[in-house]
Parts: sequence; C-alpha cells; structure tokens
Amino acid sequence: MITHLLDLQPELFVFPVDVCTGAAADAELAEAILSHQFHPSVLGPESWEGYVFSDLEIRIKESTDLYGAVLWPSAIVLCHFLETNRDEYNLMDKNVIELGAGTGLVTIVASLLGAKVTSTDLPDVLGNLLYNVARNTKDRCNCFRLQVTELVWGQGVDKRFPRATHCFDYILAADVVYAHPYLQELMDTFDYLCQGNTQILWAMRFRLDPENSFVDRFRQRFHVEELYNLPSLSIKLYRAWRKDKGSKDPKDAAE
Ligand SMILES: C[S@@+](CC[C@H](N)C(=O)[O-])C[C@H]1O[C@@H](n2cnc3c(N)ncnc32)[C@H](O)[C@@H]1O
Repeated sequence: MITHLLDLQPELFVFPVDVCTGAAADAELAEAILSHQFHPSVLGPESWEGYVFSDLEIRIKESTDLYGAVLWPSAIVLCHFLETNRDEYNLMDKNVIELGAGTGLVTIVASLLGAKVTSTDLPDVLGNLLYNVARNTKDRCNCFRLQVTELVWGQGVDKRFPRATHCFDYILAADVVYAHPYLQELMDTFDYLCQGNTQILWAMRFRLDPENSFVDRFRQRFHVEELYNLPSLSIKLYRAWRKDKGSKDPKDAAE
C-alpha cells in the first residue's frame, strides 16, 4: 500500500543532493508543502488522496497503472506556490494552460484561484483527469471557464491552439520532464504556446541526466528564474518567459 507520495517508484527519486543552500529553510518549506496532504480517516469503496488548498478539501483519485494517473510531488509544490503567492501571481480571470495535467490537482487549484484553465494531457489520462476536475470544481468554479482536452506534445499544437485565438497568461507544468522520448516535442510545445506576455511556472523533479540537459536547453530559449529550490524533495520551481530579442519580463510589463 502506498503510504506516502515518495513511496511511489523510489528509484525515480534518487538525486545527488549536492546543493547545500538553506537546508533549514528547505526542510521548513518542504514540510509546509507536504502538509497540504491528508489521508482518508475511514477507507470507503473508492480510494482517494486528500489535499487542502484555498481552505477547500480536494479529493484526487489515482490509478497506479499510468504515470499520468498518479499525483507527483511537484504538483503539490506548484499548488503551494500558487496559493501562497496569489497576490503576486494573481490568477483571477487569467488564461492558463496546464501541460501533462495528470490527476488534475494543479488545474483544480488554479481554477479555485479564479483562472480560466485549459487542462491537457494524453488521451488515456483524460478520463481520470476529467473525473477529478469535475468532482472538485463542481459548485466551486465556473465550469464554462474550465476545459479538459487532449494535447500530445508536438502533435498539431498549432491547429488545436491557433495563436490568433489562444493566448495564455500562464503555462503550468509539474513533473513533465523525465526520461521519456518526447523531450524535444515538449520543448517545442512550450516554445509554441509561450508568447510575449506568457509566463511559464514549471515544477521540476530532478532524477537523472536528461532532466539536467533539458534545463540547459530550456535556458537557451527562455529567461529562467528559480523560485524554489527544495533539495530535500529534489524539486525546483522555475518561472520562465521568452528570450527573443526585445522581449520583456511579462511581470514588469504588467506593472
Ligand atoms: C510524471 S506525470 C506528472 C503528472 C502531473 N503533472 C503531476 O505532477 O502529478 C507526467 C505527465 O505528462 C504526461 N505526458 C507524458 N508524455 C506526454 C506527451 N507526449 N504528450 C502529452 N502529455 C504527456 C503524462 O500523461 C503525465 O500526466
């Protein structure tokens, strides 16, 4: 039985923690982040994981046979950031897209914070994603502003999301970079969807070499600011925006 998120595939969480910055702050923040999670006190017919964000209980149904149907710790990190920085990163009425939404926690929290969210993932994952999003946003958010839809990285993204009609204020992504064969497609998808005023908020779990080289290549295309560094969870949270000539930090442009 899974008793904690970090019990999931522990070999994927091996990370050489050589960064020794602010260990106490890291531990404190990690504890605050993981305290959003709770377990059902009574086991019912359906298993779920519980989280509390925006003072609301969120129940997430997982399925351990698919990567995308399991909730990964990076998602909790990103949700914690969104909740605790809601003044600086105000999502109210903002157009937001989530890539690789998985079980949907980030989509749900962003919606509860007032964003108009397009939640995307692979076709196989969409049923469980839709179930979680629907059950946790019903009567809490305007369902007409929330969409769950297929987006396979690199495949027809321009047709599904033409730039003329789709302009996102934020791209959210949690734990989408690991040893899978679609890293270039993912990079191209970030590149296509990220316009001049878009900010990417991306929580990244470091495991093996491919993740590091992805970040290096990502830095060639985007300005990157490190918002969190959590060695105890092997997770960093980045904010990024376009690096093209003449492009400005969207945060400054909004002020
Ligand atoms: C490790 S899971 C993270 C899920 C969720 N963001 C979280 O943090 O709990 C990676 C997610 O990326 C999605 N994914 C993997 N390859 C993809 C692809 N080629 N196109 C779109 N989504 C993909 C998976 O279905 C899965 O939901």
